[in-house]
Amino acid sequence: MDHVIEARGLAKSFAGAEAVRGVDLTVRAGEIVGFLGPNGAGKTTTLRMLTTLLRPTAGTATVAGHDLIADPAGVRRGIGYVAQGGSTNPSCTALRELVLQARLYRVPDAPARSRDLLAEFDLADRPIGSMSGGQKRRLDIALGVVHRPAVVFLDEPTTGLDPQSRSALWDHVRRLRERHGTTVFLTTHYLEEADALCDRVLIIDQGRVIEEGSPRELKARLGGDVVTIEISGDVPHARSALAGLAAVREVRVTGRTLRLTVAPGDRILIELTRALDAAGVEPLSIRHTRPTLDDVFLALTDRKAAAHAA
Ligand SMILES: Nc1ncnc2c1ncn2[C@@H]1O[C@H](COP(=O)(O)OP(=O)(O)OP(=O)(O)O)[C@@H](O)[C@H]1O
Repeated sequence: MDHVIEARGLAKSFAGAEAVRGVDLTVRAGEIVGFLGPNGAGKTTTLRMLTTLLRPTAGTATVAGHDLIADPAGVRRGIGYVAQGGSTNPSCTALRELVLQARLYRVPDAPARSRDLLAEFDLADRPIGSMSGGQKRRLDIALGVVHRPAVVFLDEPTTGLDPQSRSALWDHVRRLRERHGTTVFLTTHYLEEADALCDRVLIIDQGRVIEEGSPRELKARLGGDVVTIEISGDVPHARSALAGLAAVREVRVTGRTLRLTVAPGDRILIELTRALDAAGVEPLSIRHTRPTLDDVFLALTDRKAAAHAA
């Protein structure tokens, strides 16, 4: 199976209000895909449709090889779903909760599978109520994959975790893919999470996917990296020396500072320094900055807001 998720025109209205307005998406086997968007954009609603918890108002989808509408039970067997906040019983121990879940899914040798998962997710068999936030989230994911699903859906997996627990959880998600080839589809508010973890990002706003690509592609699409050069000599001369380079897309001058938008690349600083040197210009400082996913997100949602206001 090449595509683990394939959705066309998925839509959902609540009492006439359109929460999701025709989402198309494709997720390949083994990908980690992030679904990003502002509050109320339609992320959870889309996730709940893809996991059979909500029936779409319109559209079709195949998930884990089964048709969402015609065979929801087949979809449920092939997927894992980790809801926001989890749903574990604090007085139960981690192992007991895993064994119960494994039996629910009729996993052969439930106790052995559960012990393996405790080890895989670095968990001790303790009452869940005594666990840290990070440990509980790891247990939630272990519970979601007890039946070895082809794809696991994670709804805001690291919300509320401190940076250290967040990055530990990212390691576990990466390992799921490396060791078992599991496809991961997650929603997040953290652009940094999408950047660190996801092969591909879909940005949803007001119920529609407005942009998609790898974090690197999205950042490049914003217009490239920025290089800021301060010079002491002839500014127009420096400007003409740099503006002609193939990698330089735009040069803006403020006082003695040139702000260049350049094609992303590792050799750009060498190229610029050589060009300045050949023109006999001495730079006082050179700074290279790459746009973050925050910049992409803000630019896209601002653009949308401006289009609506017009
Ligand atoms: N059960 C419901 N009944 C009515 N409206 C709903 C229901 N669930 C969601 N909505 C509305 O649908 C829209 C999309 O909500 P959704 O929860 O999917 O957004 P989200 O992107 O997950 O937001 P957040 O980041 O805040 O979790 C919102 O306007 C929300 O108020």
